[in-house]
Amino acid sequence: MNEEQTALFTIFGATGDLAQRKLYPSLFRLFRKGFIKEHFAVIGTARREWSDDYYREIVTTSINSLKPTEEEAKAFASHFYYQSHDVTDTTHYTNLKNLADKLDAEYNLEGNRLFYLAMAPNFFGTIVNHLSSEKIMTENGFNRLVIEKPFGTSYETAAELNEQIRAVFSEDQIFRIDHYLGKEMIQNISAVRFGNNIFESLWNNRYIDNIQVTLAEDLGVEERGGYYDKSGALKDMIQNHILQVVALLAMEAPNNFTEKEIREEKIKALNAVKIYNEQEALDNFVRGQYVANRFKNEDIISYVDEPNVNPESRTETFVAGKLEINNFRWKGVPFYIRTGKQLSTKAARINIVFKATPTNIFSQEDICEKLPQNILTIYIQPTEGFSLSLNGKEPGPGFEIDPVKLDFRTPTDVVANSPEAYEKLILDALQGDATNFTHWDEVSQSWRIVDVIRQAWDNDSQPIPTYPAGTMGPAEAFDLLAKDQHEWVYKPDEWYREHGLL
Ligand SMILES: NC(=O)C1=CN([C@@H]2O[C@H](COP(=O)(O)OP(=O)(O)OC[C@H]3O[C@@H](n4cnc5c(N)ncnc54)[C@H](OP(=O)(O)O)[C@@H]3O)[C@@H](O)[C@H]2O)C=CC1
Ligand SMILES: O=C1O[C@H](COP(=O)(O)O)[C@@H](O)[C@H](O)[C@H]1O
Repeated sequence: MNEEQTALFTIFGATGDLAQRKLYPSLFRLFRKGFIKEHFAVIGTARREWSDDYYREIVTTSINSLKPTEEEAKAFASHFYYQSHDVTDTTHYTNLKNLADKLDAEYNLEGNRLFYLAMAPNFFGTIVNHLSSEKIMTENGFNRLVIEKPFGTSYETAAELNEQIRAVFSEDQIFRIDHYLGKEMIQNISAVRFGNNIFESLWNNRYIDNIQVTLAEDLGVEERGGYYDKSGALKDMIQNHILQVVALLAMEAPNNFTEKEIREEKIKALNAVKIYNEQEALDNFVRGQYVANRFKNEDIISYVDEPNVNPESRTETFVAGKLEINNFRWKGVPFYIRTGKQLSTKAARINIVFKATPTNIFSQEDICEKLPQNILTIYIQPTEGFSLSLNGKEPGPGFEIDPVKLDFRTPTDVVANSPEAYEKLILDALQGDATNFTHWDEVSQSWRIVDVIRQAWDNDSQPIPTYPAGTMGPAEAFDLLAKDQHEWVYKPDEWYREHGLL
């Protein structure tokens, strides 16, 4: 039985893309499951002059793909109210307060308020100040602030933003979203590591050779060229999602699986990531930008020809890098990370490459010149599951080594029916569980790690490496691992090449 949560949601940026694509469908799923039922209401706010009725139509359209019955959709949408509001205009907060108080009484919301800032971060400071000064926060219930990424654009801007927010909300009231932390298989990293002694005992520099994290996308920047051109892959994906994944892979076992203890361990892991100087950053990180190519029988345009992108842009759409973690457990184990747009596939996965056996006893008999290393793969998306590659004997006469894979994939119907990341995170915020949100200490350390890389690239006048759209990045990304006698385990473009699509 799912326990009903009581709250008033105020969504700033209610007319925007995120609200319509993610937030309303996620709220609907929670409604369908009974986590929100009678005692909730949503105030959507943005500048557009919408009526409640029109807003409810938009909300209803946004949940169409979930195939609600007419009755369900109507019941759900009836909890939504729209307030036209420019967040920079103080007078409008009075209307917001009046509506909030009215709905609180009408729906019996016990003063519980969740403010969701689905807007550009430059407005966050103004909004939180007004929430406090105009007394929109309550004294009798909870007041929680959910904030979208990007949290700042550098350590300095993030610190400034944090100060503005912390002037009003305490750390335990702030829920900084990183939607990767809501993904099933990212949450599963801890289960795999700490629930299986065969892995946890080997989870260190004595047995692990290298770790690889790939978050690949097969689309370009689409309508977000304006934002992306100022951000680039380093700030868009590495500073947040990839460093969060690295923290979960690298952290020590928490004493207990609680919010506080997990966060403490993640912070310690991030603090152990080596902060490079500029030369080290250039040696250990590579960037790339996609250029036009024909892939899967389609012509893909160059990044610089995308709408709202500067035709002279040097923004990176691809990053690959090597992180070093300077602690007892990880010293000497490279963490290779990569992400990019317009790659050959949409896939996120982690490869844990174990060290080779101390000696290959099969090489002398010419059975197997090089024994494949064992690899644990965690499939994050689109397929979810794990596989472990092992070496066995090929069945039959003679003696040949046969690499085999123990492969578990979550059935597709289970994946399709499991909660979406935003749904889980909104529920966590409603329940006051910040485990899967990022603490300021994590955010700030992540900025320290990437700032120097950004700075090194900004000071580097070399042409930015390019890669044809539909491939797995520039040659430099492969050279980076080859320098260490390693290679990327995940090579999707080989498949496309073999099938004549590349
Ligand atoms: N879209 C996505 O997939 C993702 C988005 N995010 C983050 O979420 C946030 C929102 O993104 P997204 O929905 O894509 O952005 P949009 O540009 O689609 O939406 C921005 C919203 O802000 C409102 N707005 C802008 N200026 C004002 C103002 N002065 N006063 C009141 N409302 C205003 C707009 O409405 P109006 O014009 O009517 O005022 C609109 O509702 C951003 O921080 C983004 O980085 C994070 C991850 C993914
Ligand atoms: O935060 C972001 O993530 C998406 C990728 O998320 P996914 O869940 O589809 O893997 C990325 O496209 C976007 O640029 C970035 O802002």
